[in-house]
Amino acid sequence: MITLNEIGIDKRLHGISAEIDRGMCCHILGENGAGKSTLLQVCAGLLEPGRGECRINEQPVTAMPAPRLAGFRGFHEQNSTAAFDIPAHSYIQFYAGRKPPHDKLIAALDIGRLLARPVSQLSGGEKQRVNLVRCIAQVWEAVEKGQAVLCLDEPLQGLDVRHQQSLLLFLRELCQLGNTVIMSCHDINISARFADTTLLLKNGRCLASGPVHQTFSIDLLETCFGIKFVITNNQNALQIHPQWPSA
Ligand SMILES: Nc1ncnc2c1ncn2[C@@H]1O[C@H](COP(=O)(O)OP(=O)(O)OP(=O)(O)O)[C@@H](O)[C@H]1O
Repeated sequence: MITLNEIGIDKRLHGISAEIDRGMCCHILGENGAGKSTLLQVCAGLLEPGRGECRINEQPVTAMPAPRLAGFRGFHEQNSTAAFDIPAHSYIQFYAGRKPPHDKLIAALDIGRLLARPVSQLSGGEKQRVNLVRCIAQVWEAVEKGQAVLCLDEPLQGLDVRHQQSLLLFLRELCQLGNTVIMSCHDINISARFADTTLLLKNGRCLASGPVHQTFSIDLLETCFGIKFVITNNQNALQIHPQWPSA
């Protein structure tokens, strides 16, 4: 379980508290600058909060020795760029150790035909998929035991709809094994379908947290994003329609 207890960082986060159970997929939503990336860095143990504490399985994440953390916590950074111009397979192995990434991981992110190509020559979505493999491969042993925590900052960014689907279904599979996923997301309808639990952030504060049926109300979404929404419920699947101002 991940426990966030009154997390505060200067002007960026204010008193964020939440609990994310093992095996959950938690989506963090909010407008640009709301604090999603900052909170993910705190969860990953990469940023020490000025106030409060993040614990993973009761242990303060910033007190964990780096090698231990690196063995079970994966962090996917938004817009990460490769520091070296090497083939994708070498790039992944540089971070993930000697073993090549598992076939299942290669298939889920569909990077088989990218492995021999220099990372500098990959398209934006291809780079994103290689970086996701790099992140998950690093903690693969923990993933197979259902003990990994994956902190993913906008993992869907740049992915076409087919690759979005395969990633989301793969992450669901990983959660069913017991792994925990915390990810930021800008697509409310994807979160409505794939999030077990959500955190709505506004100006660094937690507006609401919990399962979608609690947090995706018109009032909360309108406060969170500052526009109007209509929500329909089709056979228990929420569909959220942002409303456009009339011309
Ligand atoms: N290193 C930093 N030092 C100080 N302020 C920062 C730093 N990084 C980000 N910020 C500020 O903190 C706030 C939260 O940024 P953050 O990147 O967490 O937002 P976000 O919700 O992930 O936004 P987006 O949807 O645009 O990715 C923003 O106002 C940002 O300008």
